[in-house]
Amino acid sequence: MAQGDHDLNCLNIDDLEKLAYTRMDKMTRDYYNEGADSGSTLLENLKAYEKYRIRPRVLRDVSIIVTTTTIFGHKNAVPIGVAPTAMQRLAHSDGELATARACKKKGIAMGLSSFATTSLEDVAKECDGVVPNVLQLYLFEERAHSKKLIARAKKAGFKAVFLTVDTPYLGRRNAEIKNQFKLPSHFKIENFACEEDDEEQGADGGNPRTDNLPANTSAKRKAKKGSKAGYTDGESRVLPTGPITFHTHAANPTLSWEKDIEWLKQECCPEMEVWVKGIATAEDAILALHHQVRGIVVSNHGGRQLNGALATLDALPEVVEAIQGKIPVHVDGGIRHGTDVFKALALGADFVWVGRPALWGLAYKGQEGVELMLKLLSEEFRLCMALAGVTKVQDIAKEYLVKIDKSGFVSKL
Ligand SMILES: Cc1cc2nc3c(=O)[nH]c(=O)nc-3n(C[C@H](O)[C@H](O)[C@H](O)COP(=O)(O)O)c2cc1C
Ligand SMILES: CCCCC(=O)C(=O)O
Repeated sequence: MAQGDHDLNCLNIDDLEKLAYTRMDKMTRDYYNEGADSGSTLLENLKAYEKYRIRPRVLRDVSIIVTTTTIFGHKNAVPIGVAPTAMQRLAHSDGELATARACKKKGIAMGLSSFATTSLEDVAKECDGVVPNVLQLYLFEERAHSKKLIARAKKAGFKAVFLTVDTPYLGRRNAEIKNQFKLPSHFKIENFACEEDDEEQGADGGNPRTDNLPANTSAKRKAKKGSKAGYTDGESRVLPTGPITFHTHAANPTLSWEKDIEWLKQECCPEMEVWVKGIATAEDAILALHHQVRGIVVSNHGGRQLNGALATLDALPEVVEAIQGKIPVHVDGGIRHGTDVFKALALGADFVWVGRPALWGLAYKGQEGVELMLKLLSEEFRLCMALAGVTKVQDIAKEYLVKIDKSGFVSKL
């Protein structure tokens, strides 16, 4: 029920989360919403934002607020993008296409998961070069699949590859295991569907997440004669074969800066920038600079990988300090309010990405729901800038924040 420009049922992301809850089946809801283990990092990603307060400046003529920023040579309506999340057709039958349409309409960059239920070509066609597309890459141990995917992304006009680096193994997500999470057979991991002519398409999700632990990962992978990896780690590793599923192929414990980043840059450049997604320390930020990636995303995978890891907002300052403005620093995890975007930017991020809120928008109303999510966050961000006395995104800086500790003590940054 809309009143004026508002959907009165959904006035913020908390409303959206609740509305989405009832529209998803339990298996999907748990897969989307849960974090690894106890979920404490998932929670801390959210709570980290409460540790900061805004210092508003007044009498500054805020009649004109410019929220735009530039990303991959495109103007983005706000410094917010839709993070890559897998299997969006679980939320709505239009899945990633609905997300792409919403992003295009709202002028927002879109990240596409390697494990999307829509092909990268279809998503690129939908965005039509109006907004930049980013391919999130799980670089498989068997590089042939990844090589083909990269070539296709180049051809389709993707601007960047975000290599996910926080998944040497999959985090332990207990609800997913309990529910025996599986992608229903009428959906496909479309980016790899054409690669599987000789093999049964692996929908999933295919098996429960019991093969997910370092100790038995190799053992559970189907061995194929002659397909031994050309490197050893003390055990006889075999490449994952058979249907491409995220349980079998996404995690790659062999990835390393030296071996893989250089290879990836050669495959992608110059058409696509190579970024790393999943950096959480100054040390790795410095290595990212050393290996000349074009940007980094401070991320802990929405609390789905290493539980007990630092909240991304808490990791951000050390990364920003290490990078010294040499390459862009983006952040994701726990962003649910326009004020969160402002705080992340004030702590030095150039841009933020939101994951689950887009899935909730999809579950609520498909494309319209994602548009609503982007509208809510954008309006909140604009209002926050105005009330804080800032008229341009580039002017958001740490002088607009203070940190408040548990006893209420306020300290300047
Ligand atoms: C259901 C779901 C699926 C995800 N799939 C991927 C993925 O395929 N690749 C990836 O790099 N990150 C993936 N992520 C992580 C997001 O890109 C992002 O880092 C995270 O969602 C940000 O946290 P937020 O959900 O609190 O905004 C996924 C997250 C969720 C919730
Ligand atoms: C790593 C598996 C692919 C999907 C994903 O990244 C997630 O569920 O978090």
